[in-house]
Amino acid sequence: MPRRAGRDHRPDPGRALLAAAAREGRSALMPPILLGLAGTGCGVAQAWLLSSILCGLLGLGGGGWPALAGAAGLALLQIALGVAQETAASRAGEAARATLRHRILSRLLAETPSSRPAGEGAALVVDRVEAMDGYFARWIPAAALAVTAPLVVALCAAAVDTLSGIILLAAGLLVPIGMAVSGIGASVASRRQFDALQRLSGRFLDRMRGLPTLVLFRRQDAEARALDAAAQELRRRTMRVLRLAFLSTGALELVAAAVLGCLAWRHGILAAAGHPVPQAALFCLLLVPGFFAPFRAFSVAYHERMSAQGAASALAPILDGPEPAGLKLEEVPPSVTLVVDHLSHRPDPARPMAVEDVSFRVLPGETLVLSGPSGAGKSTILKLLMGFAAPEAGRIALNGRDALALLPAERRRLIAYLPQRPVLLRDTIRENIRLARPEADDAAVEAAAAAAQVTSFTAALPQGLDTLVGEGGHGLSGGQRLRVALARAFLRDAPLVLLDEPTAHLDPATEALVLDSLRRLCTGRTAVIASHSAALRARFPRVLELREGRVVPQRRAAAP
Ligand SMILES: Nc1ncnc2c1ncn2[C@@H]1O[C@H](COP(=O)(O)OP(=O)(O)OP(=O)(O)O)[C@@H](O)[C@H]1O
Repeated sequence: MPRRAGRDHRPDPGRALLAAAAREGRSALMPPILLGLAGTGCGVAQAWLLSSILCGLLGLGGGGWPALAGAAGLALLQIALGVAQETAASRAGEAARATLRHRILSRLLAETPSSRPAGEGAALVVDRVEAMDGYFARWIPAAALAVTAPLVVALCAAAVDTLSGIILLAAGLLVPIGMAVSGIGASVASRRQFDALQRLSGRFLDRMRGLPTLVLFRRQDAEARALDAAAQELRRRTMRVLRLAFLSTGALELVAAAVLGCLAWRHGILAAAGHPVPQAALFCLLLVPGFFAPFRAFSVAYHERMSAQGAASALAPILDGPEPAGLKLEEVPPSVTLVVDHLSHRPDPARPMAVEDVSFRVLPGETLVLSGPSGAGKSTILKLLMGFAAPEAGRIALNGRDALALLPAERRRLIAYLPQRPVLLRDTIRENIRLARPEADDAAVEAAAAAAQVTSFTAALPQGLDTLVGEGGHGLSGGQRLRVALARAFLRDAPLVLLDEPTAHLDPATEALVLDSLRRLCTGRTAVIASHSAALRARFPRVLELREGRVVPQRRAAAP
């Protein structure tokens, strides 16, 4: 049969991701399911013993102390199995989340650093992966038990009375149909609730970051009102999900009551004619709660599946994307010749080229300064060299080898890079520097700190290099943060040095000291420095002047 035009037959990537993760975590998911089935078996045996005790009390024979002791023992066993099932389910959820978090984090770290807002990355790794927990810890075991456990109960009922078994089986078939109908509405409502939650948390993070600016422009009240409106929208959507959840729970209770009625009617008729097996009547009635318990757990876990699917749809494009391809370095060479050949790049197709037909060559021991007005394309060239973006045209060669053929992470092994806005983590200054080379000992970190003039300000701090800095370098001035980041470049000890505005925010005296250090850093290495600084240009005379992304032809310009 021909396929209908325009219809996409590929499986939903979110569902495919969940299915693959469930297949991978199968061994962790089996224990909660088996423990749940064991619990159901206990319940059935308990119902049998209780029905026998009740028969004994009604003078119909059976029961007695052994049956009572057995029922009590089974009750205790059922509690123990329930606890073990919960523990195993939590472990399965934790294992699945840990695997997913690891995969998503390594993909995000392999991505271009500037391509995704930090808030979104954090939401993917934390919120969206957390939203998967219920899927593995509750939904999968509940779904497996909703199929198997009622079947076991119905077969046990059928063993003592065939028609009772058939009544239970018929009800068991009705429940999923009802759930599927209410589930369609719940699915849409839950997805919308999830989106609203994402919007609210994204907006909140953004506004918290910009709080000083909002206060400065007296926008805090307007923002509070906008956040309130977003929270109200979330509340409305949450209430809708809850309404639908209550509806499906109500439908389930109705079916349970109907089944109880049918069984009472069936055994009432049998009893009127002198029931052939009176214990069977009580046994079947006592089985009803156990029969519906897995459906209740399934219904409660249903929304977990919805949130997990929403989260999986957001994660799937990242995990399904192609693995970063490229060659690996055999070893880091001691020196690098950098050749940039007719390089062009347009970060945004709607805007003009940021870098156009730029060529230069830097030999080991040489330092090239990229100069030019703001927006000339200096930082873009450094980012292209770092592999944060692939150029639209042109070639970058390192020691004659095409740098673009190397894995971006491998290329960065050759490079010590200082970005324009370096990021400091919430840690000590010492550990912030050590980030550049985690295996470096304290002496190497201290030498790098001294070379970058970090020690000239840490000497006055009570805890020196062990002073704790806040998130984003809070507690240090702009120039101090820059020097800490510069110390990382010293510690990295790479053959290629790329520095973006290394003397920004420095007073002339400190700039002179840092320039001395830079001279030492660049000696014997291949260095490219983007800078506006006249003092820096005076120290490093080889300058490539850029304007609007192009090289400005000059009499004394560097030879390409
Ligand atoms: N991600 C991006 N998307 C769109 N345009 C961009 C992007 N990054 C840079 N640009 C544009 O490319 C041009 C060059 O920017 P770049 O940051 O390289 O300049 P720069 O010379 O380093 O400037 P500055 O000295 O102010 O840091 C600018 O016009 C900028 O607006």
